[in-house]
Amino acid sequence: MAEQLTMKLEVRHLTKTFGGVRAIDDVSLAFPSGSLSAVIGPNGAGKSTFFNLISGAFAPDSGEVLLDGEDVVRRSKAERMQLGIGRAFQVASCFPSMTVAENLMAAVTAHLGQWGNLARRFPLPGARERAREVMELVGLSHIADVEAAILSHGDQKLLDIAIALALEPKVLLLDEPTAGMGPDERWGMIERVRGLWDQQKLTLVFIEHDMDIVFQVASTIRVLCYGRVLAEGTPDEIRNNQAVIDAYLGKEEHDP
Ligand SMILES: Nc1ncnc2c1ncn2[C@@H]1O[C@H](COP(=O)(O)OP(=O)(O)OP(=O)(O)O)[C@@H](O)[C@H]1O
Repeated sequence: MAEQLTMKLEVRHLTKTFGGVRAIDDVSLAFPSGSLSAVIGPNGAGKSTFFNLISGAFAPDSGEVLLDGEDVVRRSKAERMQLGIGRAFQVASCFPSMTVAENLMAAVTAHLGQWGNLARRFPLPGARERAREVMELVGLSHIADVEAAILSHGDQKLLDIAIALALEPKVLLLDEPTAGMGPDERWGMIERVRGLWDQQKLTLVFIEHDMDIVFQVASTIRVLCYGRVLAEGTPDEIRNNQAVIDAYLGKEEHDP
């Protein structure tokens, strides 16, 4: 597999309003190259909007998104993907009627800027090889020829992550990788995510509501509340932060 160099991700004074709602309000955060960070916070805190601003799905009202110091805020979503920002979603976003392998080959082919080749009967050799590598990496090889529509929920989420990885991201954003899973499946998924981070040397940021997972897996945690950064620090610092306890951790239920 091609070597993946990590990149530092930074946002400065990022702001996004929807009508009267300041979904992200003057947020400045840095995610060091190769770090594994969680973004947490109550429902409606602005976490998904934050990811949408980084990936380019939304344009901010103001502020910067820097990839290794280069401001990409005026770049399109596709351009940011080419530059190395990958994203997987809360709800998996693959082509349901295509198999696991076909989904990955389509993603690679599109990434190579060769949409015209999607209709070819035989995919590009590079696409087939990359799809095979990524399936091995995430543990989907045994179901390469299964249609995405009939995969289990967990395997669909894995496929979504695999599609993001197929595009060789340097920064990977995972929006609730364990959403909708039972306790055992959650731990299996997050261990796999941690393994990928370790192996691929990615800068990985994940949104997660399960605090056991967050405190166990993340090396640094950023807490958003009402669109602002309430706190950032190590798991121990966040666990003992009174403002975070009052706004979030003190509540019994963190699942959306
Ligand atoms: N496309 C949109 N149009 C209008 N308002 C939006 C849009 N996206 C988000 N919002 C609003 O912005 C605020 C932040 O929402 P966001 O989904 O980013 O929060 P979140 O922290 O991801 O929440 P959750 O944990 O429930 O997924 C909310 O008040 C939400 O209603």
